Amino acid sequence: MTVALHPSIDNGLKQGSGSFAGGTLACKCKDHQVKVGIKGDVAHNHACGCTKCWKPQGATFSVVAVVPRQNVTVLENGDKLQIVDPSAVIQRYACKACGTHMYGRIENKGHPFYGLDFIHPELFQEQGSQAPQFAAFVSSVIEAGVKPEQMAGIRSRLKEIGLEPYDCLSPALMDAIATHVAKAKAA
Ligand SMILES: N[C@@H](CCC(=O)N[C@@H](CS)C(=O)NCC(=O)O)C(=O)O
Ligand SMILES: [Zn+2]
Ligand SMILES: [Zn+2]
Repeated sequence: MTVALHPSIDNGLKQGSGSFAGGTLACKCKDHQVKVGIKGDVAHNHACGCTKCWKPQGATFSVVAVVPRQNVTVLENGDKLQIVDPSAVIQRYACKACGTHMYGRIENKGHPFYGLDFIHPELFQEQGSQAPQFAAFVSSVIEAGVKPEQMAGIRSRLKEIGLEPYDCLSPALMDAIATHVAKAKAA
């Protein structure tokens, strides 16, 4: 049996159209859904194995991407949103009724990713947004209950579908973070 990673990638990656103009994210409530409008395509889409990112029922990984924060607008039922953990770096706004995380925002202006919001592209009502590019925080799935002996199978399945597994972020993003830190130190 193949390892279940996440329903949107378990049958292979669906490539983005390359011209996704944006769309609407909807929570999983049957009525009075929280809806969030996103302008333009997402960037740095990836699978995340950390315990803080929202996953649909049964998934081992989250699928999460970023968009500029000015491209994110709560359209409907925003009164159902609450911050999951106000002390976290990423303040994740979740639907109080169904638990779906609608967007995550960084308020620390000194953070390397300040200005970018984190969203889950599977919640788009429209098709065509950027496909996942890599897998991050892969070892962290152990913290959520995966057995260490399952990790070889998980990493090889990620590679099989085209997602290089990393135990933090991708080298490109880690370099971007370090560059930001180096510049902040030099200033
Ligand atoms: N091993 C930890 C890693 C958590 C972590 O550092 N997550 C990353 C990727 S989403 C992060 O940037 N977290 C900031 C935050 O959650 O606010 C876990 O699984 O809980
Ligand atoms: Zn909901
Ligand atoms: Zn995460």
